[in-house]
Amino acid sequence: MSSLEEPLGFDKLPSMSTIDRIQRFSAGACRPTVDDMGMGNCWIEGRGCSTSNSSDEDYEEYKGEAFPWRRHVRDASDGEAFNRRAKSLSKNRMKFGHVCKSRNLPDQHYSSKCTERGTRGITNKFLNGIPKFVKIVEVGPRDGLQNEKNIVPTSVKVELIRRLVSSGLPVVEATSFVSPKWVPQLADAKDVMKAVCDIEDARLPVLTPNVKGFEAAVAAGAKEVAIFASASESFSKSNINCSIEESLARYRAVCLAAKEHSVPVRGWGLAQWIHQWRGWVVVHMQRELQGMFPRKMWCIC
Ligand SMILES: CC(C)(COP(=O)([O-])OP(=O)([O-])OC[C@H]1O[C@@H](n2cnc3c(N)ncnc32)[C@H](O)[C@@H]1OP(=O)([O-])[O-])[C@@H](O)C(=O)NCCC(=O)NCCSC(=O)C[C@@](C)(O)CC(=O)[O-]
Repeated sequence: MSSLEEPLGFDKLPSMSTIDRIQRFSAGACRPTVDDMGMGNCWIEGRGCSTSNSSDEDYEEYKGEAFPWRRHVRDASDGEAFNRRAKSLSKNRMKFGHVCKSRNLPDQHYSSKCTERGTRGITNKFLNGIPKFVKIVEVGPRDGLQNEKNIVPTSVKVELIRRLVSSGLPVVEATSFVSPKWVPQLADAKDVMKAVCDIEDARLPVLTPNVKGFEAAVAAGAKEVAIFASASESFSKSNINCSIEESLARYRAVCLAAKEHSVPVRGWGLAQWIHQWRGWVVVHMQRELQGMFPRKMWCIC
């Protein structure tokens, strides 16, 4: 999400017809087809999903849903689609082999280990580590706009969310139900949510730091929420005005309320990378968050 130092107006956004013309931004183009399930997107997924401890669980969660691109993912494990994927993978193996052979020139010595068997082994090892599913959450309308110097008009936020969804993004974090005194840029959360809650083909989670925020979000039509706990006492205090333990107690209450309303919860673990040295805090927080919703995803950042 690029920074919007100037107030955002419709004239500054590309028109829908421009977006339509650029096919690679269209929903169909962005969503993976079965053919794309070969090495193409493996390069992205192959980095592993260690920051999200439950990509497979999340995949299970999504399998039952009706978004077209998810159906592609699910179908890829079935009959013909599986064969196509296998073919695509073997094509890529061949490409690997070709690269290795071309390097194996008499006067070049760095490819002695690059036998076909070795290449297959490396390829298999690489492919085995690939998660079945990676969830991408677009957070621009919330994370991007909460930092804007100027307050973006509600109608522009709504249009931004609609266009992000129509570009093919399946999950767009729409806004935050936080204190308007703390984040005045998102004081219109209720209006934004009311205007976008009818959008189909996408999930629109919102941040809820406490039960008050959760209740306001659900009343405005939110069908999914996110909580955000910090591994750093100072960051927790400056972000949500409470200690780590207090934040976990609040989130337990949010999760209980969410369970009652059958509302899915996603958890953010904040400042964990920079606080890895305080390993016990991170482990404690991760356990606590996991205990709140063991089959839901939570992310580390
Ligand atoms: C958490 C609070 C609310 C505690 O704020 P507080 O002041 O400690 O709360 P309080 O319970 O003492 O209440 C104070 C006032 O806030 C109101 N209030 C209380 N709760 C709510 C609510 N949910 N919605 C609306 N109003 C609320 C409450 O009604 C009261 O109003 P008053 O009586 O004074 O008129 C506050 O600290 C807050 O809103 N913080 C903002 C947190 C935030 O949005 N941070 C940014 C998101 S995290 C992030 O960006 C990182 C992330 C996720 O993007 C990952 C990354 O990129 O790294």
